[in-house]
Formats: sequence, C-alpha cells, structure tokens
Amino acid sequence: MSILKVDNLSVSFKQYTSGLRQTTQKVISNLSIELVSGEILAIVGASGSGKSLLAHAILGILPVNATTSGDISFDGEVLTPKRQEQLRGKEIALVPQSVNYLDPLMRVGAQVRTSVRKENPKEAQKKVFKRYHLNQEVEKMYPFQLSGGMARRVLVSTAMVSGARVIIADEPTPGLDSVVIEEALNNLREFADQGCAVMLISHDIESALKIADKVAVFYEGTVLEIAEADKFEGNGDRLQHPYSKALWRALPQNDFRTNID
Ligand SMILES: Nc1ncnc2c1ncn2[C@@H]1O[C@H](COP(=O)(O)OP(=O)(O)OP(=O)(O)O)[C@@H](O)[C@H]1O
Ligand code: NI
Repeated sequence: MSILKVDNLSVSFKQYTSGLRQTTQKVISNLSIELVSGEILAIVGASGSGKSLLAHAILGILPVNATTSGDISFDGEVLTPKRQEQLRGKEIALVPQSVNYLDPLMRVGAQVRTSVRKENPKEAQKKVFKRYHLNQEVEKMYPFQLSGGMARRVLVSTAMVSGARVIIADEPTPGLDSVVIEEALNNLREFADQGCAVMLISHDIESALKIADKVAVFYEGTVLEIAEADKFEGNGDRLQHPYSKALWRALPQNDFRTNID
C-alpha cells in the first residue's frame, strides 16, 4: 500500500545574478516516486542530483527562494504546507544529512525525548541510546560536545523514537563505524518490516542494497530508473539504463569498470 506519493514534482531556485537580473535554475524536474508500506526505497545518484532537495520538499522545509510544482500526498491526501508541518517529525521523520539540524542549545537527551509520542519519553530515549551505544553521560551533553559519529547516532535515535510511518534517512551512516552502520541499517529494515515506509538516500550503494527493496537512480533532478534491488547483480545486465549499469559497475567489487556497453 502506498503511503507517500510524489507526483510530477519540480523544484526551481530563483537567483539574482548581475544586478537585478533573475534566473531560474530547475533542480528537480517532473519527478514521481512512491513510498510503499513495508518497503525501503533507496535513492542513489551523484552529488547535486537533487536527493536531499526531494527529502526537503516532502517535509516542506525547502529554502524560501525555492518554487515547486506538482503534488505530494500522504495517505492519499495532497499535502498543503500546513499539513506538512503537522506531519513533520510525527508521521514523517527525517534523519538529516547534516548534524547541524540538532538544536545547539538543548541537551541531546532532552531533544530525543521531545520526539517521543507513544511511549514514556524518558524510557524510550534511554532504550534507543543503549541500542546505539550512547553512554548515559551523553544524555546531558550539548551537540557541540559530541563527536560526528555520536551526533549522527543521536539523529538516527530521534527518528527511531518518533513512531513515524515514513522515515526519510538522508545519508544516515557516514562517519559511523561498521557495527553501528549495520545496526542503523537493520533498524531501518525492522521499521519497514513493521509496515512503515523508508526512503534511504545514500552514496553507499553497497550498504543500501543490503536492506533496500527498490532503488531509484537519480540523475540531474530526474529519476532514470526504479529497479528492484536484486537487479543490481553480475554485470548489471538486468538494469535498464546505461547510467544505472555504470553506477553499479563502477563499484570497487565490480572492478571499477566505467565502460558502458
Ligand atoms: N538553496 C539553494 N539555492 C540554490 N540552489 C540550491 C540550493 N540548495 C541546493 N541547490 C542546488 O540543487 C541541486 C541539488 O542539491 P541537493 O542537495 O538535493 O543534492 P544531493 O543529491 O543531495 O547531493 P549530495 O549527494 O551532495 O548530498 C544542487 O545542484 C545544488 O547546487
Ligand atoms: Ni544531499
């Protein structure tokens, strides 16, 4: 069952160049994707291809100079900015790409507790910190006192306790050691298995493929192909688009082959 649907989304930025001349740069063009309950959709593609902006468009947190067209719907209902605000962090949770999303003036334990909706906040926060190997002292720390890896684990914790039905994880794993990466990915898988929908944005195709059901390949603000994860195998012959094949073949374990045939 589809929980979240993006239909024909375009995002542009108005920018002033010399003097008062205004140009419009289209960064997402006529993009459609669907997040289905029980499924993980991985989003892969080069830096600057529009992955984070798609996440921000869904959450309604694009910068003010962005203009959008197209529809985003949740549970069959087209989202208005007001509805996006109501759902944000509650039904739709983001694990942001940047750790700057943490509130610098609030102790991290308290930040995580404010996201808990269904359980006892203190207990849920303690449980999730334990799961992500964050010691008890971390609760009382401010974001600036955390290492990059710890901050990322706090961000993952925040989304996990929210009880959201959709989790959008924007590069949730860089800077984490392999055990914690595996844990975070397993948790996203568990979350989907409980009937929620997950969008996993990642440069790390290999890790993403371990848990994803489908993979959307982004290129310059469009989706080239949405393929079942098991099509990323062998020479990539079961993939449709030459760019998807090239992405796959360029991985280290596939001998970094960049030729397209
Ligand atoms: N506030 C902004 N004003 C103008 N252009 C922007 C703005 N934010 C992003 N862009 C442009 O939109 C494009 C897509 O950016 P986006 O952050 O979605 O890329 P991405 O796929 O997430 O890249 P990465 O993998 O590096 O995180 C980029 O070309 C970027 O320069
Ligand atoms: Ni990004």
